[in-house]
Amino acid sequence: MIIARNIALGTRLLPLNFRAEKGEIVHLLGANGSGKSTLLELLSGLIEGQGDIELNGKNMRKIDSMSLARQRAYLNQQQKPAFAIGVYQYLNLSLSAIPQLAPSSAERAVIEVCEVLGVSDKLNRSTEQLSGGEWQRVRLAGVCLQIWPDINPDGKLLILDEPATALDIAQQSVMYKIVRKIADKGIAVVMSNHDINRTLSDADRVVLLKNGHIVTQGAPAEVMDVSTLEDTFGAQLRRVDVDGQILILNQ
Ligand SMILES: Nc1ncnc2c1ncn2[C@@H]1O[C@H](COP(=O)(O)OP(=O)(O)OP(=O)(O)O)[C@@H](O)[C@H]1O
Repeated sequence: MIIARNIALGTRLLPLNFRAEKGEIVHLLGANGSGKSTLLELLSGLIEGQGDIELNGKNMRKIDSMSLARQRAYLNQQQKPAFAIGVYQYLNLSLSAIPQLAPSSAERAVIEVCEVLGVSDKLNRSTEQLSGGEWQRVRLAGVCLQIWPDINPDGKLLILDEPATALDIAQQSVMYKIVRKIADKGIAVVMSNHDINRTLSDADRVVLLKNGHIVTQGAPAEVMDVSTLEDTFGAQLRRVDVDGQILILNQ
């Protein structure tokens, strides 16, 4: 689905290889400044570094911006709304790259995604009248809709930079649910995360980053041992078993 070979960006990200498959959820985990956002931005095609990225078999440099917008959606770190616009109109902007989209199909998808994310009652609000967590959920709805397979057959990849930001504990669960739902529809999801335990329970694969390079990667249960995590984060951690569920806690 997406294959990156020898991608790098100055000292922010040292040369590395990365891939994510159809329907796979990949979490990027690492300390502040380890290169997660840089890797995600490179994968989005919005910045260019060294190396090559193939999206669905095609060199990303050769994909025009409209086609890129149909194939991948990218949620960057929390931003305040740049301008006031109705939530419904904002979500419709997310659909603007999809050709020949029947209004009834668009409306069905907007309703479905907004219901899952619990923002259906915000559709008539202005983006300026939302709390931080509500705005984050509207932004999430926007990127999901952009590549929602029911209305966009070209959708391939969802890139999320710290999507849990500003979400309360219940809304974080909702976010992880929609990520799994969209992956089950065949979309590759690559997301940065700071919740080690959610990565243990929710990621198909984890990539641990430190100082711009990959420490290790693989199935979370296999590669996220305490000593590797302690080295990655420079923190003292311990592993506990709560009713059969493994949790990593800070000392
Ligand atoms: N625009 C920029 N110009 C130059 N250096 C940058 C820029 N943005 C980030 N950096 C540096 O690149 C490195 C990687 O930053 P990046 O934002 O990718 O880390 P991160 O893992 O996403 O961190 P966080 O968890 O804090 O979001 C850091 O050393 C950071 O200081």
